[in-house]
Amino acid sequence: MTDKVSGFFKRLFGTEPAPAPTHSEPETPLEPIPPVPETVLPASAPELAPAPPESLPETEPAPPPPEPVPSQPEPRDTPEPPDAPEPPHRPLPPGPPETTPDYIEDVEDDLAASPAPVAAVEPPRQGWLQRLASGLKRSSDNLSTSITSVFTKRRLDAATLDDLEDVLIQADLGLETATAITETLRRDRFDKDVSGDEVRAVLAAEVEKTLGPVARPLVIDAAQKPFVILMIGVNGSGKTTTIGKLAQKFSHEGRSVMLAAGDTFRAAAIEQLQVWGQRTGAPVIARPAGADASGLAFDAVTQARAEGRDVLIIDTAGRLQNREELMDELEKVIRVIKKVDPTAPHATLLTLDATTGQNALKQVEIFGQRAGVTGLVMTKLDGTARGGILVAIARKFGLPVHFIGVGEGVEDLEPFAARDFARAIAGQD
Ligand SMILES: Nc1nc2c(ncn2[C@@H]2O[C@H](COP(=O)(O)OP(=O)(O)OP(=O)(O)O)[C@@H](O)[C@H]2O)c(=O)[nH]1
Repeated sequence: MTDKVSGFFKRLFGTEPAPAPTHSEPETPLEPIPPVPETVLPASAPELAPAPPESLPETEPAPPPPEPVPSQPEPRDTPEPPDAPEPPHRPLPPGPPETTPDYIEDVEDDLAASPAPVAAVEPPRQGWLQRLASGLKRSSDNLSTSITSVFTKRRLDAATLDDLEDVLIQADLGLETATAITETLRRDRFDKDVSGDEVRAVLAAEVEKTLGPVARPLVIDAAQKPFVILMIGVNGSGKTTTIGKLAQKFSHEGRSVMLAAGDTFRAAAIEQLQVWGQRTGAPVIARPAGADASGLAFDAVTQARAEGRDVLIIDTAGRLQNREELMDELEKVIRVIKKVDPTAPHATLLTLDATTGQNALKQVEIFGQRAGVTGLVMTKLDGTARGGILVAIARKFGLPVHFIGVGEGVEDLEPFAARDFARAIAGQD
């Protein structure tokens, strides 16, 4: 597999992978409010040229921000919208003429002259498997090296099994999975010769068994128009990027998608979503930074419904799960969405940054309690040796894992497949 994936490995790891999120970075002061359109950016009128394949939005230079930032601006204490939509918003500063016919024509000319946007490229299935293997290489190498170092003697004895259990726990797989693997080996191979490959096969089988039940696709109920997806998670966990990738997928499936820039705390997050909207042809509902997130969500659902959109994906500001007031604000967003459609949000997806390791367990617990998480997306499996945490999460919570991300590119997110993941993390070809 090494030869097969080396090109992708280089592509994925050509730059330093994101360090583990151990820091808290203060929210940088907001830049002056950019001219954010209050309503919809026409799909045909991108403000910016399409980004090159696999590049990040220029506006988000990817400082690995993995660890949540506790010191973001406090949520504004705006009253919950009544049964009518949010009161009129303050007038926007004059925006760029992105909706004027001249501008559209200019952009269309530019687009015609430029290479096809990244969205047009559909990677072959094999490409994804290679990326998955490359992405999980740090996790699998870590496990493989540790397993090899434990199996210095060929015969399986109690001490070796204990050491193996420690290795598996340190790889974030969780106590139960570690115990299940060592028990299988004790039962089948005790006092017999055992190779590293055999151990890896047992590891892959156990991981697949654990992940199989949670590998469930995100089903878009066509009866819901729009099918509302709320993206939540701690700062920098990959919400906005995942929204862009999902918008791409849904658009390719022929669905009409609308995005809502509900991370109103950060001007850069709004711009980032707008860039994704332009890339994927999805209109973006946005307001200037500092606007009330729940009011924006209300308007977005109302507008998506009026336009008969198939899918509405709402971004939210990143928030630490232990910040009460921010979790209160998230609950408010959900309450307000329900005023327009009591059945919404139809999916509440928690993005988990794999590099956070054990802290991800706490995030699932608290976000689950406060926001009713319906499914998980694990991002940044390429930037960590701690991919095993997904196994521990699956075993503890049993929540559906819909997608995993192994890179920043639009094609680096795929539906979660237990067998592929298990084989990749166990280092099996
Ligand atoms: N390597 C890697 N990077 C990723 C992946 N998913 C997202 N990122 C990067 O992680 C960084 C943060 O992603 P965002 O989408 O901005 O995260 P967010 O949750 O919206 O962040 P906040 O708005 O601060 O809450 C960006 O630089 C992304 O490109 C992934 O699967 N792999």
